[in-house]
Amino acid sequence: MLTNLRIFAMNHQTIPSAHINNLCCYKIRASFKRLKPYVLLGRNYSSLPGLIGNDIKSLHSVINPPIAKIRNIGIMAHIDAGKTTTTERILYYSGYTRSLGDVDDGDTVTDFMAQERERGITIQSAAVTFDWKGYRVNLIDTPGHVDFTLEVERCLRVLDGAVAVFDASAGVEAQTLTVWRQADKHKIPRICFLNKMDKTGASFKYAVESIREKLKAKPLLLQLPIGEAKTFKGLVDVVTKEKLLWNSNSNDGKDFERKPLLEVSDPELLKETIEARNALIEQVADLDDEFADLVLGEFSENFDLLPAEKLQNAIHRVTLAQTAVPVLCGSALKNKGVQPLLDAVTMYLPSPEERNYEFLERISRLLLPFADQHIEISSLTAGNIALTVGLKHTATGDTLVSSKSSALAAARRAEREEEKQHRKNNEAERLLLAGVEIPEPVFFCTIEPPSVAKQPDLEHALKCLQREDPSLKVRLDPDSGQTILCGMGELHIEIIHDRIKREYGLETYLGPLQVAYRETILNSACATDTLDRTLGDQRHLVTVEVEARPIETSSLMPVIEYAESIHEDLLKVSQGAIENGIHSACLQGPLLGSPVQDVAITLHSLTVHPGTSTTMISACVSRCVQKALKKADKQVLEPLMNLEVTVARDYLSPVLGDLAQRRGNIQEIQTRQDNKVVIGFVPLAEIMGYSTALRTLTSGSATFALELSTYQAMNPQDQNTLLNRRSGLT
Ligand SMILES: Nc1nc2c(ncn2[C@@H]2O[C@H](COP(=O)(O)OP(=O)(O)OP(=O)(O)O)[C@@H](O)[C@H]2O)c(=O)[nH]1
Repeated sequence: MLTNLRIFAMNHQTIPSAHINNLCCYKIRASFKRLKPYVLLGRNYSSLPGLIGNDIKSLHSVINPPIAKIRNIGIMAHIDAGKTTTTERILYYSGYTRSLGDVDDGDTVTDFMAQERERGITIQSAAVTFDWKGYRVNLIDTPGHVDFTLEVERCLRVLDGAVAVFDASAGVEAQTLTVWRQADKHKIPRICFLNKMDKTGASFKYAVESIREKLKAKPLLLQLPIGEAKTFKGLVDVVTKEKLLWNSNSNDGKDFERKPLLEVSDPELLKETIEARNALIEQVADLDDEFADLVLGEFSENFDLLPAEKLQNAIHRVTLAQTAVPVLCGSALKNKGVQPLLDAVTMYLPSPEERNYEFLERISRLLLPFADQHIEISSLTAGNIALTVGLKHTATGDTLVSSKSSALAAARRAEREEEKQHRKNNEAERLLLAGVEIPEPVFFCTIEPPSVAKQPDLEHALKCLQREDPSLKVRLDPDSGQTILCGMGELHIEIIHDRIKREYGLETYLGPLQVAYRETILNSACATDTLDRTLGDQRHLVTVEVEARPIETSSLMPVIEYAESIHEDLLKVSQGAIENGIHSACLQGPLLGSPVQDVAITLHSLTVHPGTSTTMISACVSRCVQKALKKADKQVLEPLMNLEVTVARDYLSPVLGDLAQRRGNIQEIQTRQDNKVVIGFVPLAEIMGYSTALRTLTSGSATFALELSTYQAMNPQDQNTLLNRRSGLT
């Protein structure tokens, strides 16, 4: 099975795109053509799926495995739970790498970006393809850091299943909740893997409880650990009543034995396993009618006689219906429990045909991903994930379809179905993949190229990066003409800066990082304005009267209303221009030039001289709305973050003291093993550079997670300080 790709690569041959016929980019059916895969030089891969030696076992099975044998899965978790380490083990055991990569040594396959290797974190999702016991698995390793949440979401929406990895000593953590909610939104069946069972403080029971309580999920305990923390040495398979022990002399975990539990040798463990199995059977029977009939009929007297296969089939159905989640455990770092996890992926997560997708798309080149390396292929069947190149106008969040007419037909159907929502018909969801919800950036800073001549290069780099990562926003400051970079966090902006340098060869300069504030008004105010300008021999004359008032919506989009006196015919021709004017005025509030939220704008009167252009109407409306906003009492809103700090007991006091100085509001302090978990809110402006401060306060022993909660009104004193600082008074 092992082959050296370097040899294989010398024989490669690419297929001219003219030969490629009927290609598809996602969930497609197409004709098969013979070709040799194109492989960039392999680093430490021993073989690509289905290849033996320099030859190809069966091209058809390499590229087009039967759809029932495909699993498209993602790995998701809180930062540092061990996704990348688990993925490395998966690649090694499935035979596609020859050595075990290590996050701490910076030589993993899926964290291939330089920044990922240097920092030991996942930033970009990486796709890899491998085979496991006759199944083709397309796996995506997603980032755990909150700044890259969008990256997780854009992966989840094209996956059929996911493995949620937990640190068994921490259970459900802040970002686990976020990714779990995202998976709920995209209706992704899941398996939980309680990793780090070898770590001090690891607790199977605690982690399972946290899944039940915090994720409100029903855990199905398919395994029990044998030992915990330092004593962790193996697992019990509850379904088959077998114990799995890893050979302590084996340093790669390949060598383990699976033995039935026997009364003579393991009486206690067998008793515990039978109890767990009976509980599992009852739990599954409660969720699956077909299984309930079987259990209550044939096997009601003795669950022990129930064949493992029947139970496995029922667990598969329950997982697919997302009424419960299978829970497994292990230690990726100590090479224990990963092979059974792979078995569970093939056994319990769905194949693409068990989920509903149905689109075709013609494209020019198709590539099978293997982290940062690709094989060019001519076609692939429904249910696979592939890469394509050259779609210039396509960005994250788009659904590709076979033709304009089918896109229009799908959109029309989706619209009709949306209207019928009360009938709970989910046809529209089947047709179009749900769009990615792009979170609003909370930080921004200026970015400058090394010289004016390099401005177009910077614009090009930012355009490309934005298409990849829609959570990155770029805009021009209308006053200074500077380019502004808006991102999800300090790390996000830092990584973008670094990528521009490494990938586009541009050394750029960032201005100080600033918080993205918003503004609102506290009372109503009216304003009138007239614009009278003659351009050439055309006179443009508009008079407008508007009222701005506060409303409770938490929305950046102003509500627009029209007084009855505004003539319908006038609205017909100028409504677009009026609304443009209102929106552009609300983008720059009077206090800080930040977007204005929670306002309604009423147009009380509008008179337009014949021949006046719509641009002039927009300009006049915009100016008038800004006047009204300026007259009202104004309020700055600041981003408030949910903060979760996990800290050793001894360091709790300094952490709390520091948070008090940062205007933190502590909601709860939980106990998690030997640690304390501080949960609360803190204004974003106060938490810049927190990772360094926390490291110093706790000798590097604490971790924290941050997530935008809401925008809250600043108190008058803090607001004054901010406004004075901005206007250079302090
Ligand atoms: N004790 C122990 N440590 C582990 C285990 N798995 C991973 N680690 C360590 O935990 C740290 C994080 O591991 P990663 O695999 O990078 O975690 P990740 O979830 O991919 O991290 P991000 O992608 O950055 O969110 C590294 O120092 C690993 O060596 C495990 O099973 N036991």
